[in-house]
Amino acid sequence: MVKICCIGAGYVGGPTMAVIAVKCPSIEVAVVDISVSRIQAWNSDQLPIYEPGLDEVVKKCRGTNLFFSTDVERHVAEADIVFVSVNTPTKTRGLGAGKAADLTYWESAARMIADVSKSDKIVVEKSTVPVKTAEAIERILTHNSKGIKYQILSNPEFLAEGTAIQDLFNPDRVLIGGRETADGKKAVDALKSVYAHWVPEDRILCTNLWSAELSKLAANAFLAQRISSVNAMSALCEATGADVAQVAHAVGTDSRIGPKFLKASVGFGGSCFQKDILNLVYICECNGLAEVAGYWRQVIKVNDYQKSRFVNRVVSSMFNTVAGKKVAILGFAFKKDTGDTRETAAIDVCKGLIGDKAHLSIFDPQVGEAQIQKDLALNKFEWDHPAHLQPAAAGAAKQVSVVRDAYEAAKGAHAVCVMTEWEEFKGLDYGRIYEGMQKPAFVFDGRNVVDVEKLREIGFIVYSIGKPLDPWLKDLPAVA
Ligand SMILES: NC(=O)C1=CN([C@@H]2O[C@H](COP(=O)(O)OP(=O)(O)OC[C@H]3O[C@@H](n4cnc5c(N)ncnc54)[C@H](O)[C@@H]3O)[C@@H](O)[C@H]2O)C=CC1
Ligand SMILES: O=C(O)[C@H]1O[C@H](OP(=O)(O)OP(=O)(O)OC[C@H]2O[C@@H](n3ccc(=O)[nH]c3=O)[C@H](O)[C@@H]2O)[C@H](O)[C@@H](O)[C@@H]1O
Repeated sequence: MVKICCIGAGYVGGPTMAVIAVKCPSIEVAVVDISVSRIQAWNSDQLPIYEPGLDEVVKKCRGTNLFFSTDVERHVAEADIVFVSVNTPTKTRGLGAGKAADLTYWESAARMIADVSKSDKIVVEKSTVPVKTAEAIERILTHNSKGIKYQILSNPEFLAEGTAIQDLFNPDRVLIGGRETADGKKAVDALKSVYAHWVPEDRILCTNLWSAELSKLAANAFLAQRISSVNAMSALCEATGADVAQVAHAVGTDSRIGPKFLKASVGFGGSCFQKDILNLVYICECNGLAEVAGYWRQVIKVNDYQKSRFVNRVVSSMFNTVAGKKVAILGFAFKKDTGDTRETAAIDVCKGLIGDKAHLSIFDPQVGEAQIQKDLALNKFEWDHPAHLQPAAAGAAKQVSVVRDAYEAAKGAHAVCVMTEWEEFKGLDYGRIYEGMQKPAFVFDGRNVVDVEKLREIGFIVYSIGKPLDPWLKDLPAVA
């Protein structure tokens, strides 16, 4: 029986391995992690991550051919194929701080593999890593090899949170990069035969190592670039009276451009887009490609601009101050259908409003108080480390309360800000919300989910990203 071990039981390691296990009953899959609480949760009824369809997949094979364990060394030693899916955060100190990928966790995983292995292994990069990382990993493994042979493969993951299970069941493509030697090709074939259990062969792309590593960074950069492009247009729409949804539709019906990923928003979030683009920028700089670095850096700058533009719209609309005013924040996750808050635009918006002394009342259907308080207390890039190694959060912010529903959040508030496009926010009784609010009552929709006309009829002053401005906002000076 082929044995697979995955180091890192996170958003990628957990779902990916669960799908491999469910699709390949002949393979034994162990997912291991240094975080005891994470592994306990994977072995319980309350999985550590919320992902539609995940519970069902895990229940089908856990205890049969899928195991979650903290016995990292034993499972690595026994495996034929070792996936590494550990954190690759942005460095916060030293060379490349604020841009370069911190490969501490990757390096320690590689050293541990070298220490405990007693048989030949295929080591698979599942984490997103800088191009050329495989070379560094190869060096660590071969310098400590004790005669054991390793083949390094790059097999980046393209799943998106909220749709992870459907993305894994039916991927656009699976990408495998390997050395172009006989042993390299054999390793690529071995991994290909795992995916071939359910992925059509023409969707399994095989490339050299560096193309696979770079393609992952490139794909995320292209995706994020589309969002920054439409978000840049949203600012121009507000200035001119165009409607960004109409512009995006008109642009996206060109078959060369396509309709997906053109939704204007308060800014993209999630654990990877910013980190991966910063990583790309750093690699370009290290290769003397300043113009290319500048091009991609602009994607992040526009995203930061979009978030601060939103905060400025809120504050300037409300007589240039939100000090002491209650503002309801609907949604905190970085997108709907996930409880993940990593790099969510809501963090920067909330911090901006708190900076202007607002009192926030936050509701998200999947995110609890402890997580929100922690997110608002952590500094940039501090979140992307194993849970037990994160800095202890400071005490709860006094200006922030986390409540159990949208109506409670909005009661007595001066404004409502929609930060996540949860379906339930579309169907709220906005008449009831209006009744309970201070007047004038404002809605700032960072996701274009509310029915602007209906809300204006109720009496709200409404700001919606990239939409023709409410007369109230039109007369205010433009904000940047
Ligand atoms: N979250 C996502 O949707 C996607 C993430 N990725 C990439 O996958 C990688 C992992 O991301 P996530 O799963 O989101 O992170 P995560 O933080 O959810 O999971 C990483 C896990 O690795 C564990 N870990 C760290 N060092 C370890 C070690 N030496 N030994 C054992 N366990 C260790 C941590 O405790 C943690 O549970 C990152 O490189 C990320 O860029 C790629 C595609 C999608
Ligand atoms: O490497 C990764 O981590 C993953 O990053 C993204 O997946 P994810 O971050 O989970 O979610 P997305 O659906 O890409 O959304 C990212 C952010 O962009 C925002 N977004 C997305 C699409 C859009 O049109 N407009 C927009 O503002 C979302 O609300 C969210 O905040 C990619 O879509 C995945 O292919 C990739 O594997």
